[in-house]
Formats: sequence, structure tokens, C-alpha cells
Amino acid sequence: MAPASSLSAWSDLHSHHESVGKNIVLKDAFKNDPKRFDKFTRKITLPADISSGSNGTDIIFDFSKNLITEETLDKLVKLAEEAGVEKKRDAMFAGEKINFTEGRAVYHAALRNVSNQAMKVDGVDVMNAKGGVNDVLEHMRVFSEQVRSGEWKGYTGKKLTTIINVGIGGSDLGPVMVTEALKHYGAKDMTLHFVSNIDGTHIAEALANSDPETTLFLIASKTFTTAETTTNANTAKSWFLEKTGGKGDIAKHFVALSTNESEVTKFGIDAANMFGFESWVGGRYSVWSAIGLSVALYVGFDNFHKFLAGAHAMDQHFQQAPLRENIPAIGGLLSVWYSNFYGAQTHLVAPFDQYLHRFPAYLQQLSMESNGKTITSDGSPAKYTTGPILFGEPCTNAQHSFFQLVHQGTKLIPSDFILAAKSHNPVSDNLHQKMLASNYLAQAEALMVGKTAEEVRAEGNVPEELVPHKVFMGNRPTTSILVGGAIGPAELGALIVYYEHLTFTEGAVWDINSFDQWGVELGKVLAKKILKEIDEEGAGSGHDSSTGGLLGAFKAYGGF
Ligand SMILES: O=P(O)(O)OC[C@H]1O[C@](O)(CO)[C@@H](O)[C@@H]1O
Repeated sequence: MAPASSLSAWSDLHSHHESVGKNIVLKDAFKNDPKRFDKFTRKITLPADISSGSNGTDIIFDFSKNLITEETLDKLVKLAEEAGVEKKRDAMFAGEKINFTEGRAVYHAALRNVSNQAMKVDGVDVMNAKGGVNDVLEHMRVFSEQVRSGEWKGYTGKKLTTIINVGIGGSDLGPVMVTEALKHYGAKDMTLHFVSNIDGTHIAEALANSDPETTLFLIASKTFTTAETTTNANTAKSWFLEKTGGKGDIAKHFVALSTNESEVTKFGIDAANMFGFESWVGGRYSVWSAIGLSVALYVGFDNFHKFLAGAHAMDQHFQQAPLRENIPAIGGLLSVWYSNFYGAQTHLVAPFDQYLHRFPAYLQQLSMESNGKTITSDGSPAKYTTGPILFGEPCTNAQHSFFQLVHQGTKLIPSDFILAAKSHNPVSDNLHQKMLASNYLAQAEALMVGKTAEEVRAEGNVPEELVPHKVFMGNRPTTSILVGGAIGPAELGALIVYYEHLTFTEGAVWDINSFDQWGVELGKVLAKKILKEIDEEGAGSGHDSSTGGLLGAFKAYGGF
């Protein structure tokens, strides 16, 4: 594919930005067009049998408070067409090896293919092959039901009620985020710990509160070679054997979620207690795979299945909807519009939902590990900016910390706000939910309308020298996502996949490989070398004076 900047739609968008885009005044656009909300809002309805309420849940994506006109949307769609977004999407869903630097298919959609459509990689039916998607799901179902019912017992015959997931990156963030998001559905007698950091504090704190007789360890690692995970897993194993006086049965208390059977068995976990998946599942897309076992254990397999089904509904929408109606494609194209034509560097995602408090952290890996790339498909550096810095926190908390910059800073920060119409906790007669919703609506409105100097003066009693400080520029774009019910497993699945395919669309336009992550390797290699040097005499070799100086100081202060 050609670099995005060489496409005619790209130059056309540049001219359009100059003549139209940078002059759009959103509040005027709304005044001039009473139908603007209808024109730029898209909706997906999830099937009733998987939705959190008795009717199918609508999820509304209101793109109308973005800096676009109908013409802008047409031109962005043209860009997607010229960049081959649909062709690339179809290649992904056909199991082609679109991860071209690793020679792999990108097939996480198969993991949530609950309608069991034929999906093949290299001619192999990944759904129904032995050890394929359906077999692993069945293994997860049986195991999660046995643990939840107490039929699967620890070595002293007790029910396992503490789950410690040991994993990092995608083998941690998805399970943490989803179990937090679905806490309402979680087993009340289960305690979950997610240990990811190599900082010994993480595993020590989890173990300190756990009883080896009732603890189940899930060692979650696609490769089973990640230093943090293997080190934490070995520490957990030693703790378990020590605490049980060597009588603890590893087979009853340790399972592996991995693609690497030989490393799993080397570690001491029986292959029968391994839940597998394939190399075509990228780490940041692995929550749908065996890596999601903690989710199935916590919320039950039926809910895990609904989670997959909600994701599948959004996959089908992405595959079938024309670009102009295609919700994730529009989200991705807007990101390109702001990144490449307005010079925006960031993307804020703020869920007005406490259960979604880890959602932005999850999306950070999804977005930034996918599209934090410079090199395009022909090996040359991109002549344009690529992946934005994604960040966020739940609201209303974020409003009381960094929203100052979003409202009055010098940067343009395209923002997504997410709200569910129904709360799982309608306390105080829904007062909290109404206040939450009022903030969700008010923030987007305030960012758009701003406040002029005249309006500040009209408030009265404002000394003239304070007026400029109280002005809000406004015209700051937001996308408002409204879940027309409560956020249950299916709704959450659909929301995650919205961001997955948004990220896909961005990467497809930017002509980069969104599916490798070579950028994490250099630091890993250097850390290995330095680890050795900590145990050797001196302050290492071949380092700059800062690294060498700090290494020496660390050893001296730390007594190493
Ligand atoms: O599941 P694994 O193989 O332990 O990898 C963990 C994480 O490490 C990374 O490879 C980055 O170092 C991520 O892509 C991945 O999610």
C-alpha cells in the first residue's frame, strides 16, 4: 500500500482543512443545522439474548460534536477507500498474514466467533480443529464451572476461592480491566489478585493475603518466556511448595494460559492443565482467548460467552457496515483527521463509570502498542504523525484533576466520553446516576460552547484583568458514547471491539503494521545485561556516564 500522504484524498483533506475544517465553529454548526445530532450519530443494537436488559441494548455513538461537516466525512471515507481499509479488514477476517513483520495472521476475531462461521488460517479450520477455539472454550467452561462449584478442589480438599493471575501486558491488562468492569457479575466468595510487576511488592502483597490451600494460580503468558511473569510464577511456586511443606499438589493449584507447551511443562505444569491459543492472537487482543480464564472464573462461563458475543456483534458491524455508517471506521478516521490535519497528539478516553476505571489503561496498550510506529509497509519512515498518546481516567474524578488542561490548555485533545444509561448501583434513588449523567453531558457541552469574554463580563463582578483567565475557547471536539442500558458483559465486549477496530482503521490508513511490537525489545535486552552487572564487580561496562553512574550509586546505596 502507498503511504497515506501520497494519496489524493490526503491532499484533498489538507485543502479541506484549510478552507473548511479549521473554520468550523461547532456551536454555530449546531445552530445552523437542527439535524446535526441525527446526521452524525450512529447506533448498534446488541441482540436481546446477550444484552444486560431484557431488550437488545442500543449503543449510541454521537460523533456530532466533532470538527466535521458532511463533506469532511465524505472525504475521510474517500481516504479510507484509497488506503484500502476495507481490503485490509477483509484480509484480516480471511486469516491472511497481515502481520507482515512476523508473518502471522491477526485472528483474534475467531476467538469470539460465537456464530461459528468458517474461519481458517493456512487452510486449517481454527474453530473446530482439535485444540482449536471451540475445544479451548469447552475446556474453559468445564474448568471454570468445576472451580466455581467447588468440584475442583485444592490439595486438602477445600474449594479454591482465591485466584492469582500472574501475567503482564495483554496477559494482565485485559483480565484486570474486564473483571473490574464486570464486578457486578462476579462471584462474591472469590478474591482476585493480578500480579504483573517485577517489583517484588506486587507478588508479596498478593501472597501475604492468600492461603495456599484455597489459592489457584493462573500463569498467563502467551510466550511463557516473559521475564516478569516467569520470575513471579517461580516465586509463587516456591511460596506454595514452602507453605505446604512440599505436600501441595501443583496440578491442583497451577494452570497455564499460553501458546508454549514446552515451556509450560518445563515450569512444572501438566499439559492437561494448560489452556492454549495460537500465535495469531496478539498479546493485546488476548483477553478473548484462554488469557480470559480469570474472567470466566469470576463472572461464570455464560457471562464470558456473552462478553464474546457482544464483541462478535461489533465485529460483524465492522465487517458489514459501509464506511460512512461504520462506527469503528468513523472513530479511526476522526483520529486520523485530528492527528494529521489538526496536529493533535493525544486521545482522551474518559468513562463516566467507576467499573470502567481500568478501561483507559487497557486502551493505552491497545492503541499505543499497536500504532506507536514510524515505519510504513515499504520500510520507509512515515512522513506524518501516527499513533496518538491515549490517556484517561474515570469521570467525574478526571474533571477534578487534569480537565483544566482539556478546557483551557493550548493543546487540542479530542475526547471520548462513555456513559451507561443504567447504573448497576442506583443508590439514593438514582441521584448519583443523574449527577453522573449531568456531568457527562455538561463536559461535552462546555468543551464545545466555551465561554467568551463578553459572557464572562455579563456574569458581573469580574475585574477586567481576570476576564481572559475565565474565558473558555470552546470548539473542543468530543465523541459521546451512550450505552442504552447497563454495561454488562456483551456491552463491554462491544465497546472494547469498537476501540480495537478504531485502532485497526488508524493503522490501515497510516500504512503501518499495527500488530507487532518490536519497540519493547531493546529495553528488555539491556535490562538482562544490567541485571548481570548488578551481581558483578564495578559499575558495568560500555554505558554512558549517567547509566554507569546510577548503576554504581544503586549498588552502593542498596548494598549490592
Ligand atoms: O503474554 P506474554 O508473552 O508474557 O507477553 C506479555 C506482553 O509483553 C509484550 O510482548 C510486550 O513486551 C506484550 O505485547 C504482551 O502483551
